[in-house]
Amino acid sequence: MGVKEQVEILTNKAMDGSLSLEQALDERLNIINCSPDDIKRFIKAHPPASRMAPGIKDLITSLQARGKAIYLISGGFRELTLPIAAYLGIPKENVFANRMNWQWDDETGMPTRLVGFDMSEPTAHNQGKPQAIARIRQRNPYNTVVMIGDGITDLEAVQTTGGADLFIGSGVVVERPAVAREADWYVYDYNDLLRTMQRYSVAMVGSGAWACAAVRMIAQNTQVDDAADEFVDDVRMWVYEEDFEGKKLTEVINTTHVNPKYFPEFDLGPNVVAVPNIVDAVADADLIVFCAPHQFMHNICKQLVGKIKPGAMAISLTKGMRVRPEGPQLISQMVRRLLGIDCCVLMGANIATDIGREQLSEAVIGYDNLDAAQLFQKIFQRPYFRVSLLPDPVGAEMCGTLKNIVALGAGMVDGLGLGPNSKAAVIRQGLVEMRAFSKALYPSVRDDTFMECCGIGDLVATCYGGRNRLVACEWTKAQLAGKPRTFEDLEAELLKGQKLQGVLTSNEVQEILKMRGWEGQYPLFTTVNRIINGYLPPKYAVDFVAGAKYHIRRPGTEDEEIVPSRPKRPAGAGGVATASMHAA
Ligand SMILES: NC(=O)C1=CN([C@@H]2O[C@H](COP(=O)(O)OP(=O)(O)OC[C@H]3O[C@@H](n4cnc5c(N)ncnc54)[C@H](O)[C@@H]3O)[C@@H](O)[C@H]2O)C=CC1
Ligand SMILES: O=C(CO)COP(=O)(O)O
Repeated sequence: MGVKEQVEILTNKAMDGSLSLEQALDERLNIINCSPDDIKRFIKAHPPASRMAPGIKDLITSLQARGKAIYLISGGFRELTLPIAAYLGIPKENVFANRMNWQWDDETGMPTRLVGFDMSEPTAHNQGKPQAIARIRQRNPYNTVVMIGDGITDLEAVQTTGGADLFIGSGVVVERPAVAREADWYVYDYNDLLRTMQRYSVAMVGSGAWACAAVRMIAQNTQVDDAADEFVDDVRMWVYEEDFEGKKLTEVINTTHVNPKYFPEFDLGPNVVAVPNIVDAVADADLIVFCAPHQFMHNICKQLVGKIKPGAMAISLTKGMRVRPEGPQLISQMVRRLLGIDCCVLMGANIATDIGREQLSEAVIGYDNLDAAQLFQKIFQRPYFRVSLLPDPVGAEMCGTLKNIVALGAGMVDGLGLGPNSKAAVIRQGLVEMRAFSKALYPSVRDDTFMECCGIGDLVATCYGGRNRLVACEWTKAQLAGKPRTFEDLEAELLKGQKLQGVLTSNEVQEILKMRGWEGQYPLFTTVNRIINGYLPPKYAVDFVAGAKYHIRRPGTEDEEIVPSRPKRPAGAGGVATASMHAA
């Protein structure tokens, strides 16, 4: 009988429990009697790939992609187990196996002859596997440990206090009746385990430009079918139903895979399914992405109360906030409050059409719950869309919200025909006020967040290429030309159904500034607000310090009136600030 057969017999005896592990090891030592070179030759002749049970590598890859830690506990030898672990992507610190003790050559310092085994390894003894698991549990606070194996010593893992919580017996290579009888679950094909693992279903709530650019990336990611695939291919997208050229917009999207009204240039992908009923769109979703203009979000959330799958997680891409008598509320806070689910945010310099064109863009996921953030990162991350994780969700969302006010100021600078120096002054002051205001409302907000793509990055992108900038620019030009137009009118004409966030946000933020008596501390925010509400002419966009020095008087009427803070100086005509007031 050859060495292989003799070792196999011993291994089987240890695995079916008829020989103690210590005895089996001793006998194996006598049979193997190998040198380091013999081991190298064996590994070369039998590379790990040739020794794998079918389906095990895919199963491990898939579990790791779900964030599960994988350990390899073997009654075999470390020298032979480590190459297998490397092939399976299991870190060597997660391997428990017997260590060989070698005789060392005094001259060369090299190992020469096998002389025994390190009996301090848990795997050198019976009950070694539950002991190894107990060690793992001491070092890591795992809730659940599952043992998968085909031997009695694997089954022991679940029969001993402190060991595994569940044992899945494997008959993939060899079926051992005693193991099959006792296992919590017995499989003959690792793909059975793979198939029963949960896959996450994703829903998008919103169908505007950014919602479409985002769902396109998500659909590209969910469509990938490989061992690590964690997501259901189809992504359901709630579409605020409307007619488009005589047809329902949802029907057009489902037949052409394009949203011709809000994102006309781009194919969303065959796996995006437009759904007109919001409850149907999210009912089965594990991951819910909110991306609707902020003014609609309260009504959206109210419709979803009690309709969300238990355990679902959310992320908000919406930029904006809500102001209630009891104080401000960020959109993610509203989702959390009304729906009772975790909600991260994704914020960055993310102009939708540029992302549709697959130009490099960066975003952060601001999170409280790291597991949720990592899952969302997987559905957004693309080669052209770099997503990093930021443990400051409030800071990130405040940045995304407030930069829209600054972008209005930047648009005014453009409308005034001024150059980059003036715009830089507005951007710089805007960043200062964004940070100060965020920290004043939420002291936990981090300074560094403003240096991220959700801070300075988004601010620059929006002040140069955003819709708020565009509409404010045209609004300013119309004012200067003496043919004033309203923001609503320009929004409808220029954006064709897309929504501005900056004007509403400016009014919402100003309400807070007024309530708290902070207007003077935020000269740019205050001046922009006064300009868009017709109290100051657009030129104050670059003279915001002076613009904020006017204070508001309510002379017994509902109407606000701006007057210079130093009343003795001459004021311009009427209650509306003019160039002469600026001299005050
Ligand atoms: N467009 C962009 O480049 C970016 C937008 N964002 C933010 O994403 C959020 C969503 O913006 P977009 O997707 O661009 O939308 P959008 O402004 O392009 O389109 C407006 C959307 O609102 C929907 N709508 C109209 N009336 C509604 C109602 N009564 N109830 C519910 N929905 C209604 C429309 O159907 C449409 O889907 C906003 O907060 C925006 O600031 C963030 C980054 C980039
Ligand atoms: O938030 C944006 C880019 O990140 C888009 O801003 P606008 O709404 O001004 O286009």
